[in-house]
Amino acid sequence: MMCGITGTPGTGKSMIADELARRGHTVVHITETVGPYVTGEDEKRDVQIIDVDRWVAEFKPVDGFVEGHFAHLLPCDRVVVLRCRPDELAARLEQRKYREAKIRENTEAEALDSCLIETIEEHDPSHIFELDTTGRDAAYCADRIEAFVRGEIPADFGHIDWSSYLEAHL
Ligand SMILES: Nc1ncnc2c1ncn2[C@@H]1O[C@H](COP(=O)(O)OP(=O)(O)O)[C@@H](O)[C@H]1O
Repeated sequence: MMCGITGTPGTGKSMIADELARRGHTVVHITETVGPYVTGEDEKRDVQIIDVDRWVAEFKPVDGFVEGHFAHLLPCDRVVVLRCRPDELAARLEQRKYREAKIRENTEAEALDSCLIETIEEHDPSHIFELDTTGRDAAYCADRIEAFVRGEIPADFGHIDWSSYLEAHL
């Protein structure tokens, strides 16, 4: 079973994946696999340009978790979409010393449900689990993800609404 863990930067993907690895699961961090697929740099947005289609085509499936903000593009058996309330997300990204424009881009993407929408376009609804990490620690999140993958809690998404954040900030 391959489970993707996706979400806007700062939603806690790598922290939660590290907790799952500590619990003995196989975990692949996408950032460690994209090296050969980098085709350039978008200097304006301060991001690498990656040949995602070729990366997807050549990715060897794993029995475990794949963590990264385009994990949902892989043929995963399950996908967990991590969420975080935009004001807390901004605080997390500020701590990480992200530039103002990048914080804004990411908080807006989170408020617009971008990762969830992309996930819904690619996957069966019964395979998608949305998890709000706001105010939650990695152990709680890992417990929920393990329970979902074991089939103990059902697929669940579409109940998170950050639109008031957009109304207040745009
Ligand atoms: N549930 C959480 N509660 C508080 N801070 C968190 C939480 N998850 C992540 N963080 C903090 O937010 C930052 C980004 O976390 P990280 O796991 O690297 O996110 P991602 O991999 O999704 O970009 C880190 O500084 C981390 O300590």
